[in-house]
Amino acid sequence: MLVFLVAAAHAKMLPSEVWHAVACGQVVVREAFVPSSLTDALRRDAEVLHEAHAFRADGLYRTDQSAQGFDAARDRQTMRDVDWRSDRGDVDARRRFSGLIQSLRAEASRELRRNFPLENEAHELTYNWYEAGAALPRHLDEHHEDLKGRTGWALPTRRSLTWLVYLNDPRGGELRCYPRRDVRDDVGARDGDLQVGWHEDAPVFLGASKGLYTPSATLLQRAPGSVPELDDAKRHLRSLGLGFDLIARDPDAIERRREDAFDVAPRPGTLVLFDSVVVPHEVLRVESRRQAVTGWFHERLDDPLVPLLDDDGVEHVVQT
Ligand SMILES: O=C(O)CCC(=O)C(=O)O
Ligand SMILES: [Fe+2]
Repeated sequence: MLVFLVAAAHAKMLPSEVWHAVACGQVVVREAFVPSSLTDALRRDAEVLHEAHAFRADGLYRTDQSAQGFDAARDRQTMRDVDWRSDRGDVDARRRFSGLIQSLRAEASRELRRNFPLENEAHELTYNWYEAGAALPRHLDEHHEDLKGRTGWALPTRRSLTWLVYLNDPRGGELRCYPRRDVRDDVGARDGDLQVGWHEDAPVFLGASKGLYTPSATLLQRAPGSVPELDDAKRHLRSLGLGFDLIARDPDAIERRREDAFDVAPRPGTLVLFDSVVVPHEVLRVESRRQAVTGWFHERLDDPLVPLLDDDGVEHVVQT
């Protein structure tokens, strides 16, 4: 009995191969990850809160939202963290789900060796809602701080790992993912430097002192203090015969021949996991209402050694 309890305390939610695939930029799909009793409760909760006008238009479909009115037929709607933690609706179902996701976050931090602080601020959690006719164009969930303008480095954390859990069974609305094929290295971030592109099959990172580099080579030195003009860098590297697919600004500029596109059918309880920086994805046109819970685990920007609590409450140190 004691042996069983010890084993249970260390049972993993996902096997190591799954975490390895995520680290290499693949998309992981786990059916029936969340029990139907919980997805049913969350779906009902989302419906009650939607009825109570807790959702907001959250497009991406058109970038200049301020200049345009909300169009339920084309814009996705979300209910973000603040409302998620409110005392309205089915608080118990949301608390149970948060517990599950918190355990996943602790396991992800250990397995990916990413520095996920466990406070609420370092985590985003939303209800995600599409009416028939809505879609979400191809995009990436996170970008290098240098490319976000003046506010780029303002926050202490960045999105690191995207997770999605579907709550119903809509017609259409597949998640189309474009993971890079034949990747053997860890992607996304390296020693705190974020990935901005690909050189052949290798991830290209942009570092404050190291410039543009792959795990095995420097591609371009960076002048101290300068914000790199990545389009210029791309042209320069191409003129030297060095391929550089820039993912940071325009996911459409990526060479599609190196991608393996595939669709995930949203089904209740299915979990999808992928790196937030390197996997372009889109939601195809939805033909009947589509409901999901989605979020991002954040990693710390600039603090390589931070003590974390794992899900057994044991303090340990994660080295990035
Ligand atoms: O709803 C989905 O399946 C994906 C949502 C998404 O890509 C996002 O919110 O960034
Ligand atoms: Fe996304």
